[in-house]
Amino acid sequence: MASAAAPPTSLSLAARAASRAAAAPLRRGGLAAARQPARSLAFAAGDARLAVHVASRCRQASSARGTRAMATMAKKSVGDLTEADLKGKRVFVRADLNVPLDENQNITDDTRIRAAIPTIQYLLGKGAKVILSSHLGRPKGFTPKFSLAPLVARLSELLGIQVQKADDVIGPEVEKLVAALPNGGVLLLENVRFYKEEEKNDPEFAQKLASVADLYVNDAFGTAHRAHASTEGVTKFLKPSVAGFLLQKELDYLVGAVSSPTRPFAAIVGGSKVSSKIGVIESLLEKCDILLLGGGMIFTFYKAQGLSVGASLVEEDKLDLATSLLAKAKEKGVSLMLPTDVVIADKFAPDANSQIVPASAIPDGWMGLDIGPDSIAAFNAALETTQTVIWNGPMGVFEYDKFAIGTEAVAKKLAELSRKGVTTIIGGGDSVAAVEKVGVADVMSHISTGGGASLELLEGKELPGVTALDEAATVTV
Ligand SMILES: Nc1ncnc2c1ncn2[C@@H]1O[C@H](COP(=O)(O)OP(=O)(O)O)[C@@H](O)[C@H]1O
Ligand SMILES: O=C(OP(=O)(O)O)[C@H](O)COP(=O)(O)O
Repeated sequence: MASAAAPPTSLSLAARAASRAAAAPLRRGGLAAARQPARSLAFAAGDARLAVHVASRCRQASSARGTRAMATMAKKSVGDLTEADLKGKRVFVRADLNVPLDENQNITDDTRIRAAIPTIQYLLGKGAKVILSSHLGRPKGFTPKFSLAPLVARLSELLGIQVQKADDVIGPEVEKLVAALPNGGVLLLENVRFYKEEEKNDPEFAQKLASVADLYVNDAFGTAHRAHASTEGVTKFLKPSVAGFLLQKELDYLVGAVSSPTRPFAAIVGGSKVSSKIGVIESLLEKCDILLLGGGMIFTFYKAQGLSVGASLVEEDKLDLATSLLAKAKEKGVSLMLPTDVVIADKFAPDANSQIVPASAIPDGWMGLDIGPDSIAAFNAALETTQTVIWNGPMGVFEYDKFAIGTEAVAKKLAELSRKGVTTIIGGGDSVAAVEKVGVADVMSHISTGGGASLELLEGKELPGVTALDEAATVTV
């Protein structure tokens, strides 16, 4: 296993010039989306893990109002709001109900709907009127294909009440429906992105959205990295503006557990390209003890070390960056491990011929599509020593069964560690799909509902949808 702290033997191998055509990277929305495994994350209306989290949040709110167990949770929470604050109040709830639909408008993965339920249920239980808002896809204007109508039945089923649906987002029809909404009722607004003003964060539009409500709850973690009218602009017009339970849980794990981890803390970063993970790797190098790298990005590291990578995916313009990341890991005393063996293929296809070779012996014309068995064993041994693990990005082209072994091995190892009490965090995107594929999603400590948002958080960026919310300690309702 290569380690920045203890350089690998492969480093001493003679450099061989290799400038081969890179394997075409698979993009999310490409093969991954086409094969989209049904996501069924650990959240459910009656999900024990989230229920416990919500209950503990409510206890914290009532017993230590304004003081957070986790320093990162400096935002006021929906759990801080009591029945006196909520009864009869109109609450604008921004959720991320951006779920995949098939060609017949059937929901193929209801994870995000289920994840939004605890906050809505809490508000309904306190006698509030919930005005529920979300986007779906990236529509250009009013487009029936992107209507939120297909979500009404599932929402109603999970909440155990008939959810009302508006055909608009703002305007007289919405005002009328809100006026008729009983305490404990839910009105689902139409896709907020039907108005271009949403993504422009237009203040007038935000004010119109806010005009039908008394207070605001943001539970849309997957959209919290967007400064849009319904995630950021609306907070200027509604007080209090507080975080929902899902948003809190995401922050607790992706910021709290990562910033103050129980050590040893390992980060596993994979995925297609180093360029899309630079920020994450740099940020995690500041915090972790062990960094395991896999996926397409490893070939850029190999090449930077003078190894021949055949036809593997390489970013020629990131060779210096790879070298500097290795140096930074060494400087920080982080044990950076690169796979020592890889599964190579003669073409980028599910039925390609394959073989296992040392990372230093990739023949011309062959491309690395997965990590090998020695690497899996070494990664497992390193992970065995940890108390906190965060994972972002697959170890190989896991969409093809033949090259899914490394990714599945990581998923299985993290499941085993979770059962032993290790905190395991899956940071969104394709790693979530991999965990789902292996069927171990429900044992992980946390699986993020936001791909882009979780990446930005792990990079250390602020999310506008979170920043805009009221501070916990300073605001009184
Ligand atoms: N060795 C490899 N060569 C080419 N593509 C790879 C390789 N390993 C993984 N990938 C691809 O990387 C993609 C995921 O990359 P990325 O989008 O960066 O991860 P994530 O979605 O987890 O953030 C997957 O589609 C996977 O097939
Ligand atoms: O699906 C989403 O993001 P993700 O694909 O990064 O997890 C969110 O709903 C945000 O959608 P957007 O990227 O169109 O703003």
